[in-house]
Amino acid sequence: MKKSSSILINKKEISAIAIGGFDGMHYAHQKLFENLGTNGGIVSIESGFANLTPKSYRQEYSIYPIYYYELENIKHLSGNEFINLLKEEFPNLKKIVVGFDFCFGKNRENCIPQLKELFKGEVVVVEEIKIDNIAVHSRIIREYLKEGNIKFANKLLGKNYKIFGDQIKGQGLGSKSFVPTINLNIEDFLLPSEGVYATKTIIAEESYNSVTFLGHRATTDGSYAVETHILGKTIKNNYRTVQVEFIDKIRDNLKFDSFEALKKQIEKDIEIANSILK
Ligand SMILES: Cc1cc2nc3c(=O)[nH]c(=O)nc-3n(C[C@H](O)[C@H](O)[C@H](O)COP(=O)(O)O)c2cc1C
Ligand SMILES: Nc1ncnc2c1ncn2[C@@H]1O[C@H](COP(=O)(O)OP(=O)(O)OP(=O)(O)O)[C@@H](O)[C@H]1O
Repeated sequence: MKKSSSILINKKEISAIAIGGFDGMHYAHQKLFENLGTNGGIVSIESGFANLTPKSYRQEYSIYPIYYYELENIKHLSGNEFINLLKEEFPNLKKIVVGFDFCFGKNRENCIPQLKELFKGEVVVVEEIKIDNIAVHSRIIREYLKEGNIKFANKLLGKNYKIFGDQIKGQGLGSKSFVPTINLNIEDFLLPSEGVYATKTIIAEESYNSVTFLGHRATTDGSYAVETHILGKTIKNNYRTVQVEFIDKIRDNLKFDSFEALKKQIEKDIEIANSILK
């Protein structure tokens, strides 16, 4: 199900790199990349906590090739050793692009002044980028997603938040008692707060308007589920990868006293999703 993770470009051709974690590939990250020019590359340092754009999905969000380094393997290096490693890896390196808060080397002891001192080429430092007075950072975006504020999370991302999952078998109740849904197994991605969302569901490169429930199915079996209902269409999907793009939250997860009451609410959710997505 995973996308290919790198564009094959010889590191010798790279003359400019942006360095960071780059979980999210958000608006501020994209602003960094704008400084890379024609032979740019992205050095992504993996700490193992990425859950907005896990490593194998990241390349989709940039035209520049991404080169991955495990933090575990480089965190013992001194500042000088880290810069030497970059020079070895990218022998034609002329420019490094980082954000205002970039630090590197053992215990993050080196920051912008040391970078400028140790690297003899051009150093571009991007000032802190904010939107509506909120600093754009992966950790901030995670908080907005966790509270279900999709609209603002998307604004900070500069795109719609998107997760990937494989279709799994559901309870078999949907088509009979409610509406048909595609049940998904989501790994690696942060899931927004429990509730119902207006979404776009992408199957085999085709995007469909949809309404997605995520949470504990308090009304039926109580288990956690991610389920998407395609609006106004019947889709034959045979356990393939499905992508869900979040557009807005409709409501929180609720426990209903009867299946009929839940069904009525789902009909309302569909109406609201249709009006959001029209
Ligand atoms: C738009 C939508 C809203 C839903 N809202 C709730 C809800 O508020 N509470 C709940 O317990 N289940 C909710 N569900 C989940 C249903 O309980 C679930 O679709 C049903 O159990 C069928 O599951 P199945 O596809 O595994 O057969 C919702 C489902 C959809 C599609
Ligand atoms: N808002 C921002 N403005 C300018 N530069 C930024 C901003 N956010 C990140 N950067 C820069 O982008 C690169 C990648 O940083 P990083 O992966 O730490 O992003 P982040 O969104 O700040 O993540 P986290 O929230 O986990 O700290 C670094 O060089 C960092 O300094």
